Amino acid sequence: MKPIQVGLMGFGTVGTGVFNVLQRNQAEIKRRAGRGIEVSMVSRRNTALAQEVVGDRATVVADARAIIANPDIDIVVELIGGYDLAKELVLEAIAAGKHVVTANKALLAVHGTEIFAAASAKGVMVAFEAAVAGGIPIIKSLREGLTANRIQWIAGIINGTTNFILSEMRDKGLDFEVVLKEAQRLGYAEADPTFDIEGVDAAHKLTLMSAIAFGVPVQFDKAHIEGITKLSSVDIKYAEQLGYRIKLLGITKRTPKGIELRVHPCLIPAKRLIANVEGAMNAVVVNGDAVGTTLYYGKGAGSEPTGSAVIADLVDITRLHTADAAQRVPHLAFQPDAMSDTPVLPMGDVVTSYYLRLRVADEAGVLARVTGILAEAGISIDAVLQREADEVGGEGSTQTDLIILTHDCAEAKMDAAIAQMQALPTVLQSITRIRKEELA
Ligand SMILES: NC(=O)C1=CN([C@@H]2O[C@H](COP(=O)(O)OP(=O)(O)OC[C@H]3O[C@@H](n4cnc5c(N)ncnc54)[C@H](O)[C@@H]3O)[C@@H](O)[C@H]2O)C=CC1
Ligand SMILES: N[C@@H](CC=O)C(=O)O
Ligand code: NA
Repeated sequence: MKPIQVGLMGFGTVGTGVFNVLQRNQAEIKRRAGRGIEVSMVSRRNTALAQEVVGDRATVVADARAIIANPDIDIVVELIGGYDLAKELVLEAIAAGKHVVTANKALLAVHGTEIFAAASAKGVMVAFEAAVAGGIPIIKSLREGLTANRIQWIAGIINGTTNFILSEMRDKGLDFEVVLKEAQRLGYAEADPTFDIEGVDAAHKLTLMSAIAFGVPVQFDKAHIEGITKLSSVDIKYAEQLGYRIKLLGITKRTPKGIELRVHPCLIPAKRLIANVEGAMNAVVVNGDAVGTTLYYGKGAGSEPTGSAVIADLVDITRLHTADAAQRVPHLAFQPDAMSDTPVLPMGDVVTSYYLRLRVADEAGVLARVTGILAEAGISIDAVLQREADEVGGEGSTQTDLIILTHDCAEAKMDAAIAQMQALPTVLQSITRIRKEELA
């Protein structure tokens, strides 16, 4: 049988990974797919650079639409990124009856509802394993491997760039900006790296996992998002002393009132496996009612790891494209007419525990006033640590740090208590609040 024909729109980090792995492993992949998979067209604005990689093995074009217009192309792979052009191209490819593979989580987290509906109406597949946690087969696991379960919660390190930054800062004492540049050089960071460091990229991925886990529409606009730019090395150090690691986590959880959808730095007990995920590695913990807790670990970014996920989708489509569309795995795991309207919880209703750090005047009564406010708010304290003033501000310092770990309380209650503590004249700087998860 003639190999299935693939066109790559975008030929940068991921595109070249897809091309190279397909070339290297083509015989093995064919044995699995039952048919050869051939990249016959690639598009890149700088055609000369693409030509250097593909030689005479594929046609190089500058205009991605030439791929969609080619009747011989069966599967179009969108690896350009961004919202606007990518959306136009994906919708045009679907309208032309092509199956689509994309690594673009930003696109699907924001426009997924429209794109999946268009694909279903046309009877084509839109596959996106590479969009979440790169090479880790997490979409496949959630959508198929765990299909028996009522998923309870998911918590993941799903941005390699920020995990790399946090690891390098902690282990080598390197500066934030220096490590970010290195992450860019290694091809981990997004075209706009603020998406990485402000938690937006993680929220895109979390939105997709949440939809698949709970059978709800993609609702990126409802996600609570905080990145790592406000984290200080002093909090990383105190967390370690208390037996915790700080990680940027994406958390989505089923609660009786709604679904939590939140990305923020988090204290995790150092003994948990996920707390020891370092560098650009990703890890996702999924808790299902039947299976219990499962962990998925691997490279969430980079050329060939992400290429590996794109090729997995190409193989799936190669096997399934002749199947009756109704028999295929639904895009978001649940049948489109069986989606749930469970709301996303406002952050104020999320219940969790906290690490608080208050830079205070080193004088009598400060601790009592602070703990008094928490007690009045009904927030119970798990542990308090007070640093020696000398240790915090050098010899003769008149300032010190109070570190408080709390038990669970609603975020709105904590917001109000923080506002009251912040107003105390003895609280000298903006209070640091980092949420804490046991992930047991
Ligand atoms: N780099 C990584 O590790 C990962 C990237 N992704 C996603 O994969 C997608 C691609 O990312 P990268 O390969 O890293 O980006 P990249 O910037 O390395 O490559 C993008 C490519 O698209 C090309 N391009 C831009 N506009 C074009 C146009 N109008 N026509 C044709 N080509 C055009 C560029 O010339 C470039 O070759 C993005 O959506 C990204 O979020 C997903 C997982 C991991
Ligand atoms: N910028 C992303 C790339 C993969 O999705 C990351 O750092 O994880
Ligand atoms: Na993946």
